[in-house]
Amino acid sequence: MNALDGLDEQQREAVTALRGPVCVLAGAGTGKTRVITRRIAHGVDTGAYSPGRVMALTFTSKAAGELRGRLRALGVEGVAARTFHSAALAQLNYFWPTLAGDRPPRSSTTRCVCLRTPRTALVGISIRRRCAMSPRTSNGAR
Ligand SMILES: Nc1ncnc2c1ncn2[C@@H]1O[C@H](COP(=O)(O)OP(=O)(O)OP(=O)(O)O)[C@@H](O)[C@H]1O
Repeated sequence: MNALDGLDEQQREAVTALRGPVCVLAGAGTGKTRVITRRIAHGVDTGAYSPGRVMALTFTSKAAGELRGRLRALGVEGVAARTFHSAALAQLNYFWPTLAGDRPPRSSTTRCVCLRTPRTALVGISIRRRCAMSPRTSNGAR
């Protein structure tokens, strides 16, 4: 299936805007997921996007699964589709040894830190280490 098939005029406009940020404000069930997945598929099809450099983020595991399923149905392989928290945790685990010099804490202790964006979480790590705070949170609360 072509990534542009079955799109209305506004969806098509968003899907074909491959460069730069696009903000889609639309209600529940109006086709936002369709736009996101088709935009990724169109970008990959046209060579504008390299799949390994695309990440689709959403709030819930269910929505992340929906993104993965739809991308697969569109024949798109290699694009990461995750929740914000899962992506942040992956980055935390990846960068932790370099920035903190030891192994990442267990997931039960990283959970609080990872409720923030990756950038903020990494800032949280360095603050925590400087202040020798409890690993339970990055803001010092116990
Ligand atoms: N242009 C379209 N033509 C026909 N069906 C469409 C179109 N756009 C979306 N749909 C259908 O409408 C339904 C909702 O679409 P989609 O899941 O993409 O919306 P959403 O805004 O992401 O929903 P939610 O807010 O629940 O996450 C799906 O079944 C989708 O296939």
